[in-house]
Amino acid sequence: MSLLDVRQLRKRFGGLVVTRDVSITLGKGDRVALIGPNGAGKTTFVNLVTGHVRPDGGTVLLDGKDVTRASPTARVRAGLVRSFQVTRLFSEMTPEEHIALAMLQRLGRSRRIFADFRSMPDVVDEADRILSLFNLSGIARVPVGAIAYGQQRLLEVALVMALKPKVLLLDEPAAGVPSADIALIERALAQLPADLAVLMIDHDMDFVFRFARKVIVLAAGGVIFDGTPQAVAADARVRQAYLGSYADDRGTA
Ligand SMILES: Nc1ncnc2c1ncn2[C@@H]1O[C@H](COP(=O)(O)OP(=O)(O)OP(=O)(O)O)[C@@H](O)[C@H]1O
Repeated sequence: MSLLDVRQLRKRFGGLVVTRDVSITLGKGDRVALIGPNGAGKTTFVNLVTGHVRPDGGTVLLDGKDVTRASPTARVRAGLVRSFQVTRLFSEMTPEEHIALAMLQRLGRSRRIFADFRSMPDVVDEADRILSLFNLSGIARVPVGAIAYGQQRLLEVALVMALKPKVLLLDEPAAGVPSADIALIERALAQLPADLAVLMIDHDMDFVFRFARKVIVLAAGGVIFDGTPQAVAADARVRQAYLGSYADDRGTA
């Protein structure tokens, strides 16, 4: 059974159809990229799946359970977690505090005991483990406002991992990251748990093609391609909608 099974999702904003009967499935260990030109409806699709926007039609099944009407928080508790395109960190808090707070929320412990998290060995151990997985141990206690942007983006992914997702939706994890730091993000993504299902949106095609084993292309709200990274650059419809110059530049014409 699929971990995430999205069927015939539909959304319009006024007269504009932004999501056109989109169906996708994600299974354990999948690494899928969702790409498409600006305005294709990628972020809206993610918002529909996570419950931040209400669909006009269609269903979202998580681990076989219908969550189409569930709140975003209920979906997170059920294992459907996303990262955001724009950084949502608190500049005065440290990476360690961010991770601990996310864990306490997951564990349903009161936020009032947050100040004492260092006396909770389970929280400290897991925070250490997650921070070291993302190579952030050295700056665990430095306020976020004082760390590099690439490290902030890494922390965003680390943070969603503290929520123990089954399905992870990554919205442009490399956006705004200097090219020298992209490798850091890639290394962290390569270390995500093998059975986690991951759907990633990104604009950097080389980055996407190295990560994904399957690519879905959206254009004008509908799926126009669903297949391997090797096949996508050769697909005529995709080239027309989106990749043209990229594919030509790479000599795959
Ligand atoms: N809340 C909204 N109200 C009205 N129109 C919206 C709303 N959200 C998105 N849109 C429109 O829906 C279309 C799809 O937007 P969306 O952000 O989902 O595309 P995208 O593929 O993620 O684009 P980008 O790559 O630029 O982030 C756009 O034309 C956008 O202007």
